[in-house]
Amino acid sequence: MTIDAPLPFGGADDDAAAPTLDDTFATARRVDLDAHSWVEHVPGWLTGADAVFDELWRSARWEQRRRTMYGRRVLEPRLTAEYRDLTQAPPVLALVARSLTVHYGVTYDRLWLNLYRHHRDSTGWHGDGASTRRRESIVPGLSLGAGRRFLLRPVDGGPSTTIHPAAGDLVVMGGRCQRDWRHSVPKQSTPSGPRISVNVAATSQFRPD
Ligand SMILES: O=C(O)CCC(=O)C(=O)O
Ligand SMILES: [Fe+2]
Repeated sequence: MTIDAPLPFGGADDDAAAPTLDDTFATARRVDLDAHSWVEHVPGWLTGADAVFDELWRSARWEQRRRTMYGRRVLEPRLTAEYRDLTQAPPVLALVARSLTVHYGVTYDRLWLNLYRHHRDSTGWHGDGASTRRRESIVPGLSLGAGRRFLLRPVDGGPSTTIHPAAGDLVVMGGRCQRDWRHSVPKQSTPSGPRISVNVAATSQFRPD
């Protein structure tokens, strides 16, 4: 799908510096959600995030997916692009996956992108049960573009934990987060520009243990 809108960050001819990743994860802050689950926020992990946003905005094959809700087919409130094979992805995404693989000890070999076109696009409460069937998993997501709220709450309800990932930040969910917790990126009332999330996945975590 071609997105018929001007590039939000200036376009390919920008003099923006080449993107770099912090392989040391020096800014990582881990929060234990409970005895078995954690979330880590790594602010400023990727520098040059706007150039990466522009590249993905232009080059990814964005799809409008549908899902069935209460017996009706509805459009998902975001666009998605998937790379099941990282050799087909823009090289910067392969670098992202490699750095995460080395740091977290999980072989990340595929990913999907979400494009939140504006503040009314969202992802509802869910666990990544389709991409992680293990009891414990490590699920990283990289934010590009506008800042949005990222929420986590226990599967049986209870107060939510809020993270504010900005462009270039990582949010990594670990332990039993995909089973015992739910996460979401809610719609917001204040207008915002577009955001892309790079959701990095591992075939090894797809298989149940
Ligand atoms: O946009 C995000 O940061 C999270 C997206 C997400 O949770 C998903 O696609 O499963
Ligand atoms: Fe998710």
